[in-house]
Amino acid sequence: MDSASPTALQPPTPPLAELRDLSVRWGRNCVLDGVNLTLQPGERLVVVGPSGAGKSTILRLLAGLQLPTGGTLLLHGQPQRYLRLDQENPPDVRLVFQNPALLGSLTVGQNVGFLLYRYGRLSEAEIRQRVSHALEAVGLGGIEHLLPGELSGGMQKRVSFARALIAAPQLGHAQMPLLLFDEPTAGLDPVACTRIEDLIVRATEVAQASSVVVSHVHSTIERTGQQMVLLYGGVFRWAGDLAAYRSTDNPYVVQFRSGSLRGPMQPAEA
Ligand SMILES: Nc1ncnc2c1ncn2[C@@H]1O[C@H](COP(=O)(O)OP(=O)(O)OP(=O)(O)O)[C@@H](O)[C@H]1O
Repeated sequence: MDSASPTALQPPTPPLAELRDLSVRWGRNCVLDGVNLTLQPGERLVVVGPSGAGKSTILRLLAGLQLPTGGTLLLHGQPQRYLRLDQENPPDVRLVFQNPALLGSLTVGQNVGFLLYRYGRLSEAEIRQRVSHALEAVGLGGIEHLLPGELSGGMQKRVSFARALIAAPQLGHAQMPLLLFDEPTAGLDPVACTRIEDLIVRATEVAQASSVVVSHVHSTIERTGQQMVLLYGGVFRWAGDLAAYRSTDNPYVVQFRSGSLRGPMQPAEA
């Protein structure tokens, strides 16, 4: 690029997340073997691959719950060298667990506003308003007073989404959040799946975030993915957008789409 051109004066926005030659090893088990990946601001990425391929490992790295054994992870252009709890100015990364992980003795409102109550910088009225907006965004307005045990599993999941819509008050910066969803539709009926899939898209928009979804569920892949990667044997075997995923004849994707026992992904190699 011409360094004297006007556009060269604007610092480019870095990718929200970047994996550079990233590796994770557990003893001799190489779970990620020098993978590269870029997530742009506002993008929704779906990571697919068979069991044990390392999909949750990618989420744990992004969430700062684990460090790579090689290579670099950058968030907002900043190399991540410490676990999240040890970082002074951590990036805004919100992990929605497979299990909703709500505190059973607290009301729905107290669960959704947990961090706001804990850090105590806002008035009670302000917290109630934010909690109410977050619950309305997931279609559960007016249930603040209920206990999690009074809700169905699907509703509890939606409450955990509402919690992810609330920015942690201890984070002083205004960077785009990263939402991580680990198997968000596992074990749900098809209608509940659709509701959660719509919520993933909506939550990403409402939080003005990027998101990474790990899923085996075809409807979830189809309805939430913009970009996709297929992980197997420690490396990404395929990457592309949703339209390309539907039509590619890449043998890994073909086998994953069809669920066939025949193909390059075999248990002995996993
Ligand atoms: N604490 C650990 N110690 C040793 N090996 C581990 C540890 N955590 C994960 N692994 C290994 O890392 C590999 C990837 O695990 P990971 O949970 O990321 O896979 P996955 O693709 O999310 O699988 P699934 O779809 O079944 O959840 C597995 O082979 C697993 O045994």
